[in-house]
Amino acid sequence: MTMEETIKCIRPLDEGAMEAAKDRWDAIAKPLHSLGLLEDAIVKIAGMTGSVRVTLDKRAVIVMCADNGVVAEGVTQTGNEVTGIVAENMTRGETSVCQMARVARAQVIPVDIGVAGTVEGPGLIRAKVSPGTANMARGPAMTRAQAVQAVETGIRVACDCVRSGCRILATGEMGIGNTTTSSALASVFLGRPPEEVTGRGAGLSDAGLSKKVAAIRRAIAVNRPDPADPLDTLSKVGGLDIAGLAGVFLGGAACRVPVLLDGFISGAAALTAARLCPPAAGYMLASHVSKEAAAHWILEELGLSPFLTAQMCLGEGTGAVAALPILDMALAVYGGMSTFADIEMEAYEPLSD
Ligand SMILES: O=C(O)c1ccc[n+]([C@@H]2O[C@H](COP(=O)([O-])O)[C@@H](O)[C@H]2O)c1
Ligand SMILES: Cc1cc2nc[nH]c2cc1C
Repeated sequence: MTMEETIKCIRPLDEGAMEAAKDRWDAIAKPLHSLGLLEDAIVKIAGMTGSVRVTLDKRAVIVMCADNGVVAEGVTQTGNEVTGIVAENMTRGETSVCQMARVARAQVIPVDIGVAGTVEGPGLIRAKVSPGTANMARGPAMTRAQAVQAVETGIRVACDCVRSGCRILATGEMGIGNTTTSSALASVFLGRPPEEVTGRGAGLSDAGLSKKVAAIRRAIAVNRPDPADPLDTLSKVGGLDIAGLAGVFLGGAACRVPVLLDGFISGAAALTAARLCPPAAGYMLASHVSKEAAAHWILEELGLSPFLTAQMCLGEGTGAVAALPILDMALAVYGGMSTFADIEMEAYEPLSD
């Protein structure tokens, strides 16, 4: 499906199914709304699928891997060869997210959407749009056509996962330099100055942080991205990894399944998707709030509340995968608990003051 067709398919949440799910929670023998955000998440998922019966048994984490030309500005602690090495390790089950996904029973799907070098390995989706992006501090990171191709790749991968039975998608990425592009997108979309939305990424020194802020300032000055045109902004100061993930958010929404955000980069992609298609935010669930400076502003802008505040900033989808066992526990209560009627007790009435 094209990006435009996908956007047209995305529907608002089903209010009736949400009411029914809320009634189910309120009937369960426990204090009202005492599982807080866990209850809200299940109600939202019922609204996505249009059914009070919620199952999340098959799940995948889609990891978009790409290089970012802005690394040439000295904005990262490590070289961009790390992107390809970690991407290849994904195919062998040898990264942090692979270890966590085993616990959470999620399939890891690595996608080469724009790694500079050659990546090989079992299960890798080969969908290289270009071998990395151009340096956004000197001109546009990519063309509009490349951004659309990457978004459509994400849509295709998400819809293929749903077709093969996935009922929830987690988002992840691997791309040295992608906190710089994420900060640039956050600066443009949130209307905040670069220094407010820029952090240390994968462990940057003080000197590196100043260079990073300067590079973002230059990228915005040189390219003049239009915040009212999300594709213009994405193509000029974004990346192929972020564009691919924006596509995963759109594809998941079109297929009516929940899509879990991970950290700052995944959040920047979610914000891009929501600017392309506001109803897509209805299909997003936050997992954690990354330690990276602007992550909480992105969540606020999207109207999402995270389950975890754990000072994580690893990326790869680690935070998104960490939310899966929490959702499993919520579902165990939602589906397995006795109701007030079952235990012959009157429904819980909160005390009024
Ligand atoms: O997810 C996050 O919030 C997050 C925050 C900082 C760093 N990362 C990971 O680190 C890499 C980007 O860091 P950097 O400094 O190279 O821009 C990229 O591969 C991400 O997966 C991820
Ligand atoms: C080793 C390494 C692994 C990563 N995973 C996500 N970002 C990363 C950055 C580095 C440097």
